[in-house]
Amino acid sequence: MTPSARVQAAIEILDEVIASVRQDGAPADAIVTRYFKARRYAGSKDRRAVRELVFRAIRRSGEVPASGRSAMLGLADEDAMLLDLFDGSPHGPAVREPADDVAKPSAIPQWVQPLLSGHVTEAEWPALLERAPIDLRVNAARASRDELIGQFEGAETAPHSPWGLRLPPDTRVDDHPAFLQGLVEIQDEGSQLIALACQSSEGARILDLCAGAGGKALALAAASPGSQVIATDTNRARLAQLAPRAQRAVAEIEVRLLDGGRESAQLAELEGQCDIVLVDAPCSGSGTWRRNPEGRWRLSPDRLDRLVHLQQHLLDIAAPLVKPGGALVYATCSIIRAEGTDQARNFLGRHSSWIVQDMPFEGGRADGPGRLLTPAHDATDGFFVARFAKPC
Ligand SMILES: C[S@@+](CC[C@H](N)C(=O)[O-])C[C@H]1O[C@@H](n2cnc3c(N)ncnc32)[C@H](O)[C@@H]1O
Repeated sequence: MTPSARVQAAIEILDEVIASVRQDGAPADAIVTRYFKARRYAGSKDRRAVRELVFRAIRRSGEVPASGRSAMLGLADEDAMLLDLFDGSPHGPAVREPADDVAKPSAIPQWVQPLLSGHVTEAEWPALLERAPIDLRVNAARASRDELIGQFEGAETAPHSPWGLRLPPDTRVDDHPAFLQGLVEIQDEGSQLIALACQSSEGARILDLCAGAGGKALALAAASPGSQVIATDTNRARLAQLAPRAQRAVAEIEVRLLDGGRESAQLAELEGQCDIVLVDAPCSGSGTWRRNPEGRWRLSPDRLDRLVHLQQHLLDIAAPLVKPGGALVYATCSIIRAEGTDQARNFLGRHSSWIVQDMPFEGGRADGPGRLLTPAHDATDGFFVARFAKPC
């Protein structure tokens, strides 16, 4: 492909991504893969270059651009070499015209800006979109960080998690022997700190109510090998990813699929029985936009509203399952107040006898009854986390 043809390909892919966002369809990554499946003539360098252009354009626009061309022209107006490629050549994009619509640069969708936690001032916005490092969690049940750090080029210890190693962005890990042997998992340091906030201990019964593919359940099992970890979720496909991961990690985790609407009935025998219930609730993902910048285009006020209601519902399912003296840990990978500090305050409003507990780690800043981690302040994904102890 010529350099101009690559730009045209990026424009076509962005058009598909924009249409997909409007219909709540496939994510950008899947669209890039599909695009090239139908164009076998494109080599691996072409694919990489086009993918890079697509994601640069997505990162640059907080709002959904009018079109792929408008998104790419936004990039080109800041990059003279790219603008030269709008040359009207046979497979390239048409020459830039004064009447062309050009997407404006922005980090955060305008409607979201007033909803952010007070800690996330405009000075922090660029970090929300910077490329994230690759963090590893050492499987503490089977290896130590000191043993493994030398096995990964460029690895440093992560600042806050005792299990964390940090590698440069785009480091490939999934074919590394330590990964294949289950000695490390890929996990952002922020997620590791959520597991740390649970302070699991030997013999404890821990319920990970929204376990998904089990990232935090695996961290909990590794942190306290003698504990009983139960992982539940309503999403069969996500939960199905847990078993092979647990096998690789040599971790014992009990997995249960829940039916949405029947969770409390299905978990009735755990009422008052859990030392820890982790509610790692579905959320806007606004703390992970640096990994998934397209998430900004997929969030809407309606969707946020539905998520906030679901988070409240999950907290109310979780509370009766905690035993007296046990704790509920609430977390979202969000920097939006309604999903963090407001949600935690409202929980305390409904459960006034519960006691707020501090976190067993240094990172983050106090945010109402919880703690907020942000990329700019903590070099982690953005997370809100709060811990509530149930009175005895
Ligand atoms: C933020 S993700 C969890 C990520 C996971 N804990 C991890 O560390 O990889 C939220 C999860 O909540 C699940 N979920 C949504 N509604 C639920 C419900 N009613 N009961 C349990 N899980 C639910 C979603 O399927 C999703 O997997």
